[in-house]
Amino acid sequence: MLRIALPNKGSLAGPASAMLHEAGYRQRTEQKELVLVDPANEVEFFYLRPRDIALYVSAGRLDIGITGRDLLLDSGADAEEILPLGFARSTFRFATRPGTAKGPEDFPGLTIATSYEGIVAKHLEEAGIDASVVHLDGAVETAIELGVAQVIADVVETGTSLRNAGLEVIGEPILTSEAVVIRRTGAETDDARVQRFLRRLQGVLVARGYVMMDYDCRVEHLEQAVALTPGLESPTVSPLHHEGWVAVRAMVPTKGAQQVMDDLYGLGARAILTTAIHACRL
Ligand SMILES: Nc1ncnc2c1ncn2[C@@H]1O[C@H](COP(=O)(O)OP(=O)(O)OP(=O)(O)O)[C@@H](O)[C@H]1O
Ligand SMILES: O=P(O)(O)OC[C@H]1O[C@H](OP(=O)(O)OP(=O)(O)O)[C@H](O)[C@@H]1O
Ligand SMILES: [Mg+2]
Repeated sequence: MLRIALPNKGSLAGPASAMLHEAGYRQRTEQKELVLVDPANEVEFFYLRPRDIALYVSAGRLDIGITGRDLLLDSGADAEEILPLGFARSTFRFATRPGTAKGPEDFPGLTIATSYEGIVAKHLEEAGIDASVVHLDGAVETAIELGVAQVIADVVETGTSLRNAGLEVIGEPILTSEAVVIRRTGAETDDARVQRFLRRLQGVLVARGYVMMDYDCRVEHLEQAVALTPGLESPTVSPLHHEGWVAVRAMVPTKGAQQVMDDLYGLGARAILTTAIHACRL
């Protein structure tokens, strides 16, 4: 059985479970379930704290796991990212009250509150900046108002939490994060069970990121139309009974698909349809 670590709580848990469900795996129906076996797919899922996942995987206790890139880096565990999953996207940034500091060069003598001490300490060391770091479990934005720190380093998605606390980001983003599949550094790359799992998730990513587009166009417009819809390899072109016309079928990125339809229409293409892709193996 392939043993897989999944986040049991927080921003990663729901989307990770939804993605696995979409990929055809059994998922828990009850938040309190900590282990779930999917015998049909020969997989065992362990629902763990997102912060602990890299540790279990690096120790070889579990084959692979889903966690955040920021949590993986913060842990310092001997594990590596093998597939980015496109959800729980965030940046990791410094923030302060306006006027406290322009950037990390102003940090010496200040205290930085964070839940990601590993990332912050490494970043400061690499930049040669001497500042104190205080660890907090969460709700880091409030640390400044309560006088525990003058700077915070935290996950920023929409920026709402910072705005609500009267803080603004300073300096460049320390890193950008998203959910990722990880394995022990240097683990065997040709494990067929892992490859199958990754192919399934890649299938979900493609199904989420692309639509299938069909349209009819005049033969003389085909090259221009195909330039708009090149597909992943090459579009399928079939003759129509109506002479001088062909039917074209190609995968198109979901983002921008409406614009492509407008452009095809402008070229004279007609009967332009998009349909959802539910699953895929490329
Ligand atoms: N608002 C957010 N938007 C996107 N990703 C986020 C957000 N908050 C946290 N994350 C991501 O979730 C992961 C952290 O998971 P974790 O469960 O520890 O924190 P959380 O989602 O903040 O939940 P908790 O309520 O337990 O603090 C990190 O990879 C982080 O980048
Ligand atoms: O930029 P935003 O869209 O506001 O999102 C970022 C916030 O979301 C997370 O907090 P969470 O709600 O998980 O609380 P926590 O600080 O206790 O982890 C993160 O720690 C930030 O505080
Ligand atoms: Mg949080």
